[in-house]
Amino acid sequence: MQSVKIKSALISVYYKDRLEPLVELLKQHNVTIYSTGGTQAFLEEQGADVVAVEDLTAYPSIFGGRVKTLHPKVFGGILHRRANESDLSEREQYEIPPIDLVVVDLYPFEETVASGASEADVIEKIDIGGISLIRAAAKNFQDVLIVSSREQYDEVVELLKEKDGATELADRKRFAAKAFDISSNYDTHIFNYLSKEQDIHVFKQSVREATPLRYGENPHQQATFFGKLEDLFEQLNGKQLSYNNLVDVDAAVALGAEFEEPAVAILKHTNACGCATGENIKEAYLNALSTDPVSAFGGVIIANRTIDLGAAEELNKLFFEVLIAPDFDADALDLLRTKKNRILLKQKPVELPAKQFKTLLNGVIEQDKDLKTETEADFKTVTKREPSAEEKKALVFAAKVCKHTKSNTIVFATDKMMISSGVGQTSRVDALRQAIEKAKGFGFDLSNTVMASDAFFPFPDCVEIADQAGIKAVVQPGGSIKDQDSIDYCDAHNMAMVMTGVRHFKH
Ligand SMILES: NC(=O)c1ncn([C@@H]2O[C@H](COP(=O)(O)O)[C@@H](O)[C@H]2O)c1NC=O
Repeated sequence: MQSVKIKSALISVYYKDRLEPLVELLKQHNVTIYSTGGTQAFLEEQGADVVAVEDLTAYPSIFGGRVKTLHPKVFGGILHRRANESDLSEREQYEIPPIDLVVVDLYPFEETVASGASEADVIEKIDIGGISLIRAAAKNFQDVLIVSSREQYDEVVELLKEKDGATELADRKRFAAKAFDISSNYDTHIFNYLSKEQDIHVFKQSVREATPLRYGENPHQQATFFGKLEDLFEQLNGKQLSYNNLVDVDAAVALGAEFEEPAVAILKHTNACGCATGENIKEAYLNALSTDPVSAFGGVIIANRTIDLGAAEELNKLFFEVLIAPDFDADALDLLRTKKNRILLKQKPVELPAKQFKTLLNGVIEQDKDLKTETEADFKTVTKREPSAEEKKALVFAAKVCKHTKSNTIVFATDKMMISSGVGQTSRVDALRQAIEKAKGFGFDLSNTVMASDAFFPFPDCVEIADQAGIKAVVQPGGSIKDQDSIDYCDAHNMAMVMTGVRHFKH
């Protein structure tokens, strides 16, 4: 049947809000409304005539509502095929009234989990009858319209108004597809909840919020962001975040989270090209910028304190893509907003997932995020010379930036700022040479600078080259069979070296 005039509807909703216009319309079209207890009470308050589902089934709601609509009179009314003679005669035989429209709002499972409720409370929020109603009505979209979430009410009201209380097959099929989106998303959340800490290895994600991006990594690639960015950021200014912006923002948020004291990091293509702490954000920014003011052009910047006017005046001199901060003073915001494309994100204090995954080949790989950050307590001095107190602070700083830089990497830093880095090189020696060249290029004296390496030195060449460049202290994981060669070189040249035992590859 193409066009179906709605004569009867079953409404069973957890949250009762937003229903009024739909119910008003059904009333105008003299639609018979069946409903479950709480929904019935609400609809009657709205002045609707409602038939209780209990009266239809001649059965009460039992087990505290665990069973209320699960009955052949309800499911027969939804599922019988209107164009099938046998179904129609059975329907008559068992006195099953047809149901043309089903409106459900499921028990809020996800919300209940997020609230930290007990397992018993969470289990009670697994909707059984509602999800069954959704699946049944969606399956029979030839004859029935399924409204499976509150977000769809307005659209349905418009459709019914347009068609004078009738529905069209194409619309019913579209709503059926949406219904299975809702039901599969619901089940994914239940699965993810119940399978935690269980030995069941399947990869399931259901993210329903999709933002089409202008393009992907390059203009000829299409891209979509799946997720709810507004949970993490309030965008205060600027154009839509691009694919590359999102990738850099992700890296910036991870690096920014490493620092307690006022800190600023400037990133390009996910690597820091500047990172510094300071008495305040202005000082931290100016130090971060001084590392490599050339690369900072068009970068993504993160600060871990409110942007005040002093910081904004400096930031305003730079062309940057994105600035992330926990807050912005009003006068700072006014100034930064003078460039309309500049993206300003107010970061909300939200905990991010502890797992990460990406597609590769014909599958997905998932891993724990690298959440290990070395402190001085993790340092094991392997050389005769112990690093000085100031060197130790610098080694901690260098190790933090190193952990967030693409492998192979070498990072030079003081206790307050990154001096330079070699990033994403195929050999550690190349990374080191790049770091030395960059530092020299921007006029830095490496004699007060320490070095961090994301992985062990397979040969003593790195400490030798670093020594010749003026480096006096080194942090690295250790673990090479030739560690002793590097240690011997350091001992012979008054260098201090600490090992952490933790490698920080980043691909
Ligand atoms: N058990 C059942 O047969 C059943 N049928 C519908 N529901 C749900 O009950 C809720 C509405 O209940 P009430 O109208 O009583 O407030 C809806 O969220 C609906 O999805 C049920 N509850 C859970 O499974």
